[in-house]
Amino acid sequence: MMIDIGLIRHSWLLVAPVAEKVTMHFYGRLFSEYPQVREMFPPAMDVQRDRLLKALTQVVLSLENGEPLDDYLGQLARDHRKYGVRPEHYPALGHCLVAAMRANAHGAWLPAYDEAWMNAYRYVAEVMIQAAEQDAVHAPPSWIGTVVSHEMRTRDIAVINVEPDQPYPFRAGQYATLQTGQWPKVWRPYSIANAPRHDNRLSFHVRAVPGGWVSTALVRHTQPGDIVLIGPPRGTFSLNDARTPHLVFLAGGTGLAPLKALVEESAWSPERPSIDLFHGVRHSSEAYDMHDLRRLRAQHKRLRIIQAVSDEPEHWPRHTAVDALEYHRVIPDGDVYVCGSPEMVRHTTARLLAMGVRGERVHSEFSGEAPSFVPS
Ligand SMILES: NC(=O)C1=CN([C@@H]2O[C@H](COP(=O)(O)OP(=O)(O)OC[C@H]3O[C@@H](n4cnc5c(N)ncnc54)[C@H](O)[C@@H]3O)[C@@H](O)[C@H]2O)C=CC1
Repeated sequence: MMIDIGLIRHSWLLVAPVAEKVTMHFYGRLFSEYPQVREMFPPAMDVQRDRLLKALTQVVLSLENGEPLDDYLGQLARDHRKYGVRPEHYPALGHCLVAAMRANAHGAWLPAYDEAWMNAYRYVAEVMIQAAEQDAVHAPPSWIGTVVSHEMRTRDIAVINVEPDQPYPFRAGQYATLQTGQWPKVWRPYSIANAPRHDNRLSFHVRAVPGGWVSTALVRHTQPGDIVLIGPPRGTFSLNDARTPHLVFLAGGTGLAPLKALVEESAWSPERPSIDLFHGVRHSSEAYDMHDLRRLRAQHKRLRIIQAVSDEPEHWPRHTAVDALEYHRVIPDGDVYVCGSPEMVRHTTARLLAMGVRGERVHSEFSGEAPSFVPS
């Protein structure tokens, strides 16, 4: 397969500034020319549009940077099985995508770009179709999950345990998309808050946000016995294979979820590294998982858990997770894993780098492909 990366890059620069328009145009064209695919998508398309944009950006960046594109496409393909995407849909998508870019390039689109994109797209489609077919041999498009427990830990945060109907193989640190009965076809990503377990159960930490469809349904209108659909595991946030003997985890709010899974995995690993987990919350009442974390601590003597409270005037010292790291004079001399809001991750990473931690030692879920975890 010949992909002219130079032409892809040039043409992408033309449309990247108007990428949102491109996606609007893409879906408009897709639904008018191929109305039969409309029913695969949710009624409100805003999150979906954002997702296409991220996927597309990731593909272009991977082509440019020579990153492992096939792994990413494989995950994307497995995830798209839950929407009912079939091989015959791919040509329609490719045709509409190129047409949408051409229409938004203000007359600067060259015929050669069409060919470069169709070549690249054919490759993408081939890899995705093959990955979906292979996956279909041993995995369902989505899993039926029964809610086995639902605990309100604060006014807005629930910890929900779900049992999938079939084995659900995943790696600690990955996320799953969930769909509730209240909002058909609306999928939202949630990090799995545990390492793989013998009982196959998955734990999710969900904060209900005002106006958030799925988060509100999960937190306020879900109870044991309810069914949720679970998409396949995704994401590459996992422990570095070359483990260091000391690991630091810095969590902000419900960003604790994937870090807890990684802490569990490393605490049970034969190397038994020493672990410092800092959980930053705005108010002490939001330290929603302290009880479970203490239980984990009781089993692993080399695990230290420190809670940091940032926004409570009467709390002393008032600080974020990374402030607490400095305050307790913990030297981040191994791998450091950070998870929270994008601002928290940016700020924390900058502070770690300023402390002299090498960039390759700081791990977070930020890459072009990471979905938005902002609750919705
Ligand atoms: N896999 C992932 O990437 C996941 C990401 N998240 C994200 O984590 C966030 C959790 O939100 P909430 O529970 O509402 O927590 P939150 O926004 O209330 O913040 C919790 C902690 O982060 C600190 N913080 C907030 N902004 C900061 C900044 N700019 N610099 C430094 N520290 C900052 C706060 O001081 C507090 O200690 C959400 O944005 C969610 O999308 C949650 C789960 C998984």
